[in-house]
Amino acid sequence: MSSAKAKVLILGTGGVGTMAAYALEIGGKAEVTAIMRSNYEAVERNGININSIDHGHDIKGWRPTTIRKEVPNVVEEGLPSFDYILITTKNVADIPPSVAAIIEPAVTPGKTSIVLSQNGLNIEKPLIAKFPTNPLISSVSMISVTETGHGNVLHDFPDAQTIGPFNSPGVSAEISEAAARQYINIYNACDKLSLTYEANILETRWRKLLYNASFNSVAAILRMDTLRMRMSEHIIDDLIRPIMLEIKAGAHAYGIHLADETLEYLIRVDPIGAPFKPSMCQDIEKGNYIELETIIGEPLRAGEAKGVSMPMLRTVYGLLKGLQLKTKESKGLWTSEFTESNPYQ
Ligand SMILES: NC(=O)C1=CN([C@@H]2O[C@H](COP(=O)(O)OP(=O)(O)OC[C@H]3O[C@@H](n4cnc5c(N)ncnc54)[C@H](OP(=O)(O)O)[C@@H]3O)[C@@H](O)[C@H]2O)C=CC1
Ligand SMILES: CC(C)(CO)C(=O)C(=O)O
Repeated sequence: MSSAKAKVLILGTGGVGTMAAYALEIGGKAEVTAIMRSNYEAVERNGININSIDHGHDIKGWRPTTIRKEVPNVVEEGLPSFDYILITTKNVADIPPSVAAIIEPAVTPGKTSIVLSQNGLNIEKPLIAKFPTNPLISSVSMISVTETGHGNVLHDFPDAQTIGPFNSPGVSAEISEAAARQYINIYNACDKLSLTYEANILETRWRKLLYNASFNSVAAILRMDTLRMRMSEHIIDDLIRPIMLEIKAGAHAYGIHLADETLEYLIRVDPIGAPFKPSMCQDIEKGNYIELETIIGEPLRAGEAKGVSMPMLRTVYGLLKGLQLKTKESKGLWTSEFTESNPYQ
């Protein structure tokens, strides 16, 4: 890449996507094209108001260089290639269209690096299949950020990410590593954030699942913040810790050791005095789809494939699938009728 600004396309400019766009632009090493959906009109009219623990509490009417409603077709529009495409949508793998299909017109084979800043396991698989010559980068984020209304973003836990290359058979390890390191360089050009390079991204992803598979799921089912869960005690003892122990066992089957101290730390990690609802709970409350396959389904399938018993995860998966079906029905994606193969009619 030359000394010109890196061209970055961001798909999904909600909480995480907005903070990424902001950091990338103020660092001065990137020019962002942000794809927006329901917030497009509001942002086009008034820009984005950001209250950020990292960047300042009173940012008003900010806009990235370019905002668009649709992903550009770089060939048909004669646009320069994107250096990076950053995916910050919720990963709802069970709801079409796929991310791979959405970004395809903007991907230059063999050139554009694709960064997945999303929770969950095996999220890279469909992208490796569709873009076998493009470097794929994993970002596991510990930020807490919410789009509280269209064009209003509250960012109240610092942006800390662990970043490294996904293993993609058609791309050399050197190229993938260089793309990941360069991404960190341009993202943290503002020098305010905590971005760490980590080669073993599988371990990072399983470790993050300790929190997301347990707290996100139970919070979504109970519609409860994590502080109230801890106050009730039995929710931790009967639900959260047993789920974490199954994730630990699943990770162990793949050679990853997650220490008991990590579980105990994560159980108490959210600050007292600030009730917090994890993203899956916020999604349920907004009537949005939830990330059930990547946060629960994939670790469950991965663990069971290795013979790990995961009764808690299986139960949670069943409950969340029921909730997802209700959301699908409310959005017209599912009709309440028996299919021919259904044995319960
Ligand atoms: N928020 C957080 O604190 C954290 C989130 N994460 C992870 O980061 C990822 C992003 O989460 P988050 O930022 O909270 O998600 P948000 O729900 O805040 O934002 C997602 C954005 O993607 C948009 N979007 C979805 N599909 C499309 C599409 N086809 N075209 C254009 N825009 C689209 C949504 O638009 P619309 O509003 O129209 O649906 C929304 O603006 C998730 O995997 C999450 O688990 C990880 C750590 C912390
Ligand atoms: C808990 C948190 C905010 C950690 O970054 C998260 O991953 C989520 O809400 O999904």
